[in-house]
Amino acid sequence: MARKFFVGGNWKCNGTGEEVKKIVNTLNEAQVPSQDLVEVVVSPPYVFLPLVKSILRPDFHVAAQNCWVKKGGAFTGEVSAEMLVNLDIPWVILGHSERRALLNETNEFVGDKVAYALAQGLKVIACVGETLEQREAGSTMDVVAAQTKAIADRVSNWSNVVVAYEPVWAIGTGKVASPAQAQEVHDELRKWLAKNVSADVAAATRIIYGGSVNGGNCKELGGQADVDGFLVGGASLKPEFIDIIKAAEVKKSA
Ligand SMILES: O=C[C@H](O)COP(=O)(O)O
Repeated sequence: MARKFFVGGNWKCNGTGEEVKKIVNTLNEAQVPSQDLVEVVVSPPYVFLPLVKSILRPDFHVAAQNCWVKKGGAFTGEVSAEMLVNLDIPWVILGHSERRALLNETNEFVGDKVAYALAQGLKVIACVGETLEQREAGSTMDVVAAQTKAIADRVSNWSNVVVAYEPVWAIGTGKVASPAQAQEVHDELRKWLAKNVSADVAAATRIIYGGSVNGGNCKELGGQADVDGFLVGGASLKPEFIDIIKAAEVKKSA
């Protein structure tokens, strides 16, 4: 079964109401490959989720950038998975490196969140990736495997999981992983899934790349055998996000 190309736009903590409407208008007017070829998901900050959902074209979907690890209650400042389900938000990004680093989210905490969100019926973009220090120490695969294992230990059904490989050194730095570097880790990750989860899960799970993806580098990255799409930060706020969505076309000729 072919894996459908997936392009996510993570808007992070950016935008005013007016800017958000402008981005959505640009997306709504764009000519992009059909839903059969590419799945597009944009992830605005929480406060704009209902607005974006109400005005976004129906063939694109929305994701939250995080959710709480269990049922809601006395957790000031948090948003629960149940609330996202209640608002009909289908996707959530979990384990982004900015949250791991700045908010001390551990592998186990991220694994718990992924399991809880899936159990509530959300689809999850689960992020993994090494720091520059870890890459230089030669421990990229150990780090990424440990992050993935914490998810695999808690999740049995992978059909609603997309794994985003996002090397921390490439995020927001303009230093993109080379297509060969991305392919190497994606290939290793898929082998890890085959060995530790199942061959079927390894074959079917989309592994997308994130880290300084832009309109200029997306085709070559997307052309790699195990790169099934992207999680885009900075460029998802710009019209070039459309070009990144169109990179799905490279899989047609592959
Ligand atoms: O979630 C997206 C990643 O953090 C990539 O961000 P970036 O495209 O700005 O490097």
